[in-house]
Amino acid sequence: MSTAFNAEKRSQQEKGRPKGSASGKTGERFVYQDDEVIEKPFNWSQLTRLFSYMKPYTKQLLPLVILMMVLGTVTKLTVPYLTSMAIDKAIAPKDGGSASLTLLYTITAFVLVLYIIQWLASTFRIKFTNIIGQRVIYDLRSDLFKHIQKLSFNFFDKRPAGSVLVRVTNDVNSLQELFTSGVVNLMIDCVQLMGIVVILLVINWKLGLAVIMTVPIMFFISTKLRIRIRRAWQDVRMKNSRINSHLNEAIQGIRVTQAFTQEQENIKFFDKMNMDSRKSWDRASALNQGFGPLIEITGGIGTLILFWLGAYLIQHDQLTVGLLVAFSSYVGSFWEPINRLGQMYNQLLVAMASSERIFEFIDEKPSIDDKPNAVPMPKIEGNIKLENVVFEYEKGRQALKGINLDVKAGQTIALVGHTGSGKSTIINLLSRFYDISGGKLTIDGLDIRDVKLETLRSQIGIVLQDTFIFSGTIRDNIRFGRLDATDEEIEAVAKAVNAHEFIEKLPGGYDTEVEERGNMLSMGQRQLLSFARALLADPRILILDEATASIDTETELKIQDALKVLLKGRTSFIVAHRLSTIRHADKIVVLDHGEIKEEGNHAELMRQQGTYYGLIEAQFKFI
Ligand SMILES: Nc1ncnc2c1ncn2[C@@H]1O[C@H](COP(=O)(O)OP(=O)(O)OP(=O)(O)O)[C@@H](O)[C@H]1O
Repeated sequence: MSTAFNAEKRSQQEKGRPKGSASGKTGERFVYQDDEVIEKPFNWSQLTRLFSYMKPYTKQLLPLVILMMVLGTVTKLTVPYLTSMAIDKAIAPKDGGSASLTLLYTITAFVLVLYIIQWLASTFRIKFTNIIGQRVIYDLRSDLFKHIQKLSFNFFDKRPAGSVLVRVTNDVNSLQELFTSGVVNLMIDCVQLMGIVVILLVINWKLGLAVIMTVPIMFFISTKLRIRIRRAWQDVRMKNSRINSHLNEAIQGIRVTQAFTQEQENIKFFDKMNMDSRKSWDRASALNQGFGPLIEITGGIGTLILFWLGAYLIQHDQLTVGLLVAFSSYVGSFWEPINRLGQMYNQLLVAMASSERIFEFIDEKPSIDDKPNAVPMPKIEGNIKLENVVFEYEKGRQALKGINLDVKAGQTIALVGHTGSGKSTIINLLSRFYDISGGKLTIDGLDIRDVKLETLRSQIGIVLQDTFIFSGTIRDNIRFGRLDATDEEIEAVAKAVNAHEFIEKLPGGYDTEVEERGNMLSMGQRQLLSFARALLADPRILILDEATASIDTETELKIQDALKVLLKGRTSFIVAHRLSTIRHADKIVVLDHGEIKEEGNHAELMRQQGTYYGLIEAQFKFI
């Protein structure tokens, strides 16, 4: 499974205790570290940063949205006033005059026009806000993805792939609603609220004040409830992201699960997480439901005050019936935005949690990056020197303990040694996937930390045992080595590594679509493809990490010749457990627990009768 999973398992074995185990019991198979801190204060600067993503659209689209919003609000707020006019002037004139049907018709026509304007304004407003929302989400998602591409190996060592996935998908998606409707609704509600307050005070300030007074009381009561709601929703998000994280691992590891018949165990574990998520959702929504009725009760009290005081004012000739009807209509649409603002608050909290996690990734600096004064790596000749190189993946645990190695341009170096002796670590350092912890590593006399990373890596080719095949055609996969390669060049390299033969036999030849991760190809075929990919890239330094491990002896013999072509004229490193493949190396380096034990060519080391001799003997006996 993932390196992070292994790394976590390793560090627990050392510490001898489980960390953040899902059930808290020792011996549980799956171990998770929770992805987020539950209680965080409301962070305004983070919110500002989030909204800064809207900035590119503030010039063109936002003014249109605001125009539609103002138009919609003004028309909406005019209707109750016209109703009061209809009552007081057309239906039952206050001065005792006769009812005017003409005026009533005129007002009705006017109201109809207002409704049409309101409908048009809200249609266009929704259209424009959707455009803004989608663009913001697009920008955010691509920022995040671009950044993840640049992050260093040690970042991925620490995190399960699922948790990275959750941030690019779920967390970004959860911001979608905020940007498509939330922000604009917030503005509409605020404008509408202010408009209503002004109108109420203008119509009758005494009645207006009495109704508005209930608002602070309501906010005061609901504050405590809102804190609990906030915590509950954060809990829901955490539980959901745990499920997603596990799901990713469970699907990726399905073969191992089935091979070890662990399906039931997996289902039980998933069920527990699923249930946790359901319960936390129930809790959060129960609390949330309490919010609406609270507003309604306060609203009820407001209406009570309105009719009681309203009737009194009418009796004392300070208010007309029409204005009281208009007043009650305004008050009705007064609670609506307040209620929505409460929900908006929750939406904002969810967005805060998501954006916090997104920005945590975006702010993560790649630990391996160009120095400000980095120079481009000139064309590599291939003289590589390691002087007393020390390396630790984790503090205090040396994987390499002072390696000295002098490699001349064009040499083939074989790294051998027991599992965990540090072979892959040396290779990781050469490509600068990690930076050395001590000593010096130079290529052609240049410290690799002083050169531009891209110019270094583009001259190093790596073929791993676990070849990564991307979805696409066979041709696309070989072309990954050099994007501007012609079809002829692709076929030529495939022929050179003896991959052409099997590719020709595939149903679509070079245009055959390989399924995700190349599941339809055998391990050996995948490796041949990665050989072709490496040859196409024509790197100055070539690294083969257990690259021939899955190739049968017959194919191996076939590619030995191709390898000679592949290795010619470039410095190469071969990591191999199968010692027959490295017999012809210029130098064989035998590693043991992060140190060089022996060094020399095959004949020299055999004569020494040391560790290498022992390894050869052991393999010979095994055969
Ligand atoms: N990402 C990592 N995080 C922490 N420790 C690691 C990591 N990768 C390797 N190690 C540790 O570093 C040491 C050297 O590992 P390395 O992968 O270089 O061995 P290797 O000789 O290539 O082994 P193998 O033959 O099994 O591939 C081991 O003790 C291993 O546990």
